[in-house]
Amino acid sequence: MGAASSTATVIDGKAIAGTIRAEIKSKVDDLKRRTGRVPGLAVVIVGERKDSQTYVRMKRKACEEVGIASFHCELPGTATEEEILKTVRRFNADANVHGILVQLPLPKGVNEERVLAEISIEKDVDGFHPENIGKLAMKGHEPLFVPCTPKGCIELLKRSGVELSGKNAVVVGRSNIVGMPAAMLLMKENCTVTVVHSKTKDPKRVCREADVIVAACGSAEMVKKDWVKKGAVIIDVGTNGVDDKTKKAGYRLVGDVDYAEVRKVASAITPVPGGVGPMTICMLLSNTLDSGARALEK
Ligand SMILES: Nc1nc(=O)c2c([nH]1)NC[C@@H]1CN(c3ccc(C(=O)N[C@@H](CCC(=O)O)C(=O)O)cc3)C=[N+]21
Repeated sequence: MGAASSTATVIDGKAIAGTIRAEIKSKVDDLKRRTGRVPGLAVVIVGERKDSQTYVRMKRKACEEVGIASFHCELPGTATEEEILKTVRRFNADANVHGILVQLPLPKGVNEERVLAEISIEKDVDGFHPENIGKLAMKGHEPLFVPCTPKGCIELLKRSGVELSGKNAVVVGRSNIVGMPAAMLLMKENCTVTVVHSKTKDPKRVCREADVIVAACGSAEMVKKDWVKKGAVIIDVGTNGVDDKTKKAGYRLVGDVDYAEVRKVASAITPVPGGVGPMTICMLLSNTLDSGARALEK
């Protein structure tokens, strides 16, 4: 048995998401009492990807739990870009819909950027519209919506009492959906931010300088114990399925961090599952509530 003091605090994303969900539910109830209406989220899913269907089911269930109305449009994998755009325009014009989420990835051949740019910026609860992304990157500007996964990472850090101002933060990964916006948000929290990516010369050396690491590279258990400074805080965004015959599903989820080893040196760490994942859905509800309140309280 190792000394108890050398094991990281586990940041319980599932529990924190539960607390935030209860806060959202009471705000939805309140909005309903005052306006007679509730926020609405439209989810567009194209094709039959199993993982996408699972995520969409979880999002619908979460909406139901907090009293947000959910609308659903399921298009076949053969749908054309024009059909997807039409669906987006229909939801843009629907006064009962305050948030629109187009589940990614879209089938090959569909121009994802064009579809995302079609979403009304007032309903862009994913925060993927180029205008919202642009504002996220500009000092002195605030986007209408911040992307859910990076927003969930910051919320986890804040609710765990992690001081961010002046800290060295390293983001591993530079995707549009997570890495890049996470870096922007950490900068807004006055962190000194470094982004590590596939062409970084010595990722281990860079990560070892970090007070906070956000791992979002999409590579199972890439961040090892010797990449982590003693006492660092670790946010693991990865959800990688790895074969495991002992599991009923035939696989288990692991993060982008070697959890079992890294927890021995970190001061705090998020698990996978039960860390960032539940927060992503929670932030989607939060963005939808904000959007609904903005529209209904006019
Ligand atoms: N337009 C769009 N917006 C998204 O936000 C979006 C997307 N497309 N495409 C796919 C990714 C992935 N994503 C996750 C959401 C919840 C969990 C989550 O709750 N995971 C659970 C485990 C779930 C399980 O057991 O499979 C957990 O980590 O505890 C994970 C991943 C949202 N995404």
